Amino acid sequence: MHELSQLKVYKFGGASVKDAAAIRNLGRIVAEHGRPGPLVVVVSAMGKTTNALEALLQLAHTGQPYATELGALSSFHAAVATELGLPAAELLRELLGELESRLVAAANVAPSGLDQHYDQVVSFGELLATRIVAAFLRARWLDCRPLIRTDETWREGRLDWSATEAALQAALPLAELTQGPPVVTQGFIGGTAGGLTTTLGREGSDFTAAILAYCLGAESVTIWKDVAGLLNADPKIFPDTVRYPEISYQETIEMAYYGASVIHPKTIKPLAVRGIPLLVKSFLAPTAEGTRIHDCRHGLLVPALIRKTDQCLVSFESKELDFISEENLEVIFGVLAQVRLKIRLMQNSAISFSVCLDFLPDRLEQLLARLRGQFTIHYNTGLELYTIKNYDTASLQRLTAGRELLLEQRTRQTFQFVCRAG
Ligand SMILES: Nc1ncnc2c1ncn2[C@@H]1O[C@H](COP(=O)(O)OP(=O)(O)O)[C@@H](O)[C@H]1O
Ligand SMILES: N[C@@H](CC(=O)OP(=O)(O)O)C(=O)O
Repeated sequence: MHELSQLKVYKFGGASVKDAAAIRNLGRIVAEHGRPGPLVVVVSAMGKTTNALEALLQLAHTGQPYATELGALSSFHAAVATELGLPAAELLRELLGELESRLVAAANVAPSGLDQHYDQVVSFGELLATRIVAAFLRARWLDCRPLIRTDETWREGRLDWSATEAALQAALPLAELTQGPPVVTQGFIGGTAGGLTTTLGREGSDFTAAILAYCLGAESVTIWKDVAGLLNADPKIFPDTVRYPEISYQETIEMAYYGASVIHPKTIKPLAVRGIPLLVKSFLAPTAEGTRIHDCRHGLLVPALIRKTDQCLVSFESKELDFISEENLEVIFGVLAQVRLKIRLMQNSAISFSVCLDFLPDRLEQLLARLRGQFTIHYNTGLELYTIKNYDTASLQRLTAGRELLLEQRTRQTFQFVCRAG
């Protein structure tokens, strides 16, 4: 490993590169806060480009016309590049051509190969965005795919930490980082040993920043967001939020796990392992304090309120009133893992076992198909999962008032319940 260095890793997500003005603002932040000194800048796809690419792939795969949507995506990127004074055609032609070829090929992809093809297509959001940002900053554009090495778990590549660490250290020696221009690279994407592109899971660019910091021994990671820092709730859902000036890795990892979408859940562990602080700062007020996530002790925190939408509650009943046994649970857990459904909450009773899951219709259908023979299965969709971390009476009353709780669970620190959306 590099000695802990002066290296900073900055991560800019979709909102902070959503248009030319946003990229100019990014340029000011890099100049005024990131330099001088070695700097790696991780960039996500611009605005909602990843969603647009998902929709394009769906159209192409199902044989529907997509020229209008592809044209919109291309001209959006070209217009931003031009507005920034960059030679748009020269900068983007090759990538846009590759994207088009991938979309043409999508029509012939078998359903079983779709997840693999998804990664080959959806990764273009980050490739295009970094081309523009790197050119604007006059930085070194780095293709991270040969360096961020994963297995072939498409759409959620699992990292090969030792291969990634070796590759990153070889590609980015500290002396070069110190003397050279900043490096701009893609969040969210990686590559297999065989040279195919993978993605790390939606919203995975924060994780990329943590991977780079861990492997290169950075002094800090800063994720630049459209909020003042890590708040006790999503301000888009709850109007009266408060900011945590500092908070421990452990509290943050739990908030992210329960669904606080401001930080990808995988981000914290690599940073905690190497004691690298994570700063959450506002790109709208870059000099403001933000939140420092590090190894710290603090008193009781303001309760954190977290909502996860699009949940479903699935209950498995043994046939003929048998008790739910450990053998039954082994089967259920096994199939959940195979179809890659994550349990958000679970509860057992004599003859029934219930799990709250993200509602992913294709995966749920696979789950039902594999377990229907053995269990009677009921499920409800259109649900929400609420978590109150460090709850008190007031926060508990506030969130549960007027709601029918379909499932609830409480530990000393955490209260969770499932209810209907709305
Ligand atoms: N606890 C929280 N604190 C701050 N923001 C939160 C929290 N929970 C959810 N959010 C949401 O996270 C958003 C920022 O994260 P995200 O949209 O992933 O940014 P980006 O894609 O630009 O990296 C905020 O606009 C806010 O709505
Ligand atoms: N662009 C990817 C990865 C990502 O992390 O984006 P953002 O940083 O904007 O959340 C996505 O939308 O999933």
